[in-house]
Amino acid sequence: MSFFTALTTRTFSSSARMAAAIKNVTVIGSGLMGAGIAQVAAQTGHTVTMVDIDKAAVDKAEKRIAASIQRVAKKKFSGDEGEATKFISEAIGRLNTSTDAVASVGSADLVVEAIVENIGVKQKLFKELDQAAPEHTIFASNTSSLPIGKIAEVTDRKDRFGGLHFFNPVPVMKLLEVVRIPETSQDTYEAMCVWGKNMGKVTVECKDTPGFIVNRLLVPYMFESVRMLERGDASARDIDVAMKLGAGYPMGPFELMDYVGLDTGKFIIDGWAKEYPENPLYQPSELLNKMVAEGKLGVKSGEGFYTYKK
Ligand SMILES: CC(=O)CC(=O)SCCNC(=O)CCNC(=O)[C@H](O)C(C)(C)COP(=O)(O)OP(=O)(O)OC[C@H]1O[C@@H](n2cnc3c(N)ncnc32)[C@H](O)[C@@H]1OP(=O)(O)O
Ligand SMILES: NC(=O)C1=CN([C@@H]2O[C@H](COP(=O)(O)OP(=O)(O)OC[C@H]3O[C@@H](n4cnc5c(N)ncnc54)[C@H](O)[C@@H]3O)[C@@H](O)[C@H]2O)C=CC1
Repeated sequence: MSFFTALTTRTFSSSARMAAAIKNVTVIGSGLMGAGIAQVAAQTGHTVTMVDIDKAAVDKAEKRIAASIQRVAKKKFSGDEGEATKFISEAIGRLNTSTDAVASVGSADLVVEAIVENIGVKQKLFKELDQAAPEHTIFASNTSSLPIGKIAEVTDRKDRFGGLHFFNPVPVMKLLEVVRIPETSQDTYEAMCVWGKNMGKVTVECKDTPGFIVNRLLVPYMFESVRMLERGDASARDIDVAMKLGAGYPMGPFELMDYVGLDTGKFIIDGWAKEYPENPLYQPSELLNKMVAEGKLGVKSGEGFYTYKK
């Protein structure tokens, strides 16, 4: 065995061992993202506890998962109804729910947080979880825009902390950004990568920089579209048609903002505007602020730039 083979074999077996140890996953937040992450984890053989402070959000997530998993099973086992039904019932059987985060991490190997994009709320949660979770548990945040290092600083397990940034809709989007902070240990980083692959995702390594890779490019693009609309240069529909047919995007920027959630878009840009006031790409939009204040959050509220059936 060459030195290189020995090294990669050793590295792989060490990370594989750690990832194999990731059997129990607790997902905190059962909104758009948390529900998707919990679903895919259950589909790929993990025992999952999906938690939300809001019982109504848990109930809504269960309905969304039931509908989504049907679509996944139909595609995966086309023509074999028996296998599709077995796949669905086994996955649903691995999925538990709770409204108590602290009580849900006692046997977790991995905690993935997908709650509201607010640093104070995320820090408060992780501080409590740090006391309750076993020593070996890896903590990860699905934040779109907040520094992982700042979330992790309230815990005593920065070596077992990283970012696991999924994309919406989680059951469909293949990418997983794996974010490491300087303190993230090599074992933790590798375990997160192997777990991501076990979830069926393609992983990319990201530094803890604003928006990591995708959102650093996507968020300024979305806000530049809103500025174009605010200036009256073109309508939302025409900008969407242009970007789909002229640039090959599956959704135009306004469809995408409605899909992501205008509140999430606002949380991201407000945070960056505060942190980097000199950057013209990170300026909030009056139009978006007004829409969020009116409760127009996109698909999830039934209205955003477009209207949707509830
Ligand atoms: C803000 C952040 O931090 C980061 C982010 O997430 S940014 C947002 C990233 N996401 C994107 O950019 C999404 C862009 N949009 C798309 O890729 C596509 O429009 C889409 C996948 C959402 C929908 O695709 P579409 O072709 O318009 O619709 P549709 O035909 O309904 O779906 C395509 C396939 O995905 C499946 N699908 C779509 N949504 C699904 C869901 N929620 N669950 C399971 N399967 C789903 C469908 O079953 C369908 O499968 P087949 O092709 O086998 O029939
Ligand atoms: N919407 C998107 O397209 C993407 C969002 N993200 C990130 O994922 C996270 C979640 O976003 P969404 O799912 O879109 O939000 P969402 O608004 O759909 O869901 C958030 C959920 O968190 C719950 N929650 C809030 N505080 C909580 C707490 N202390 N404990 C337990 N649950 C709590 C809420 O009740 C809500 O159900 C955010 O950090 C966001 O930036 C990441 C990738 C894509």
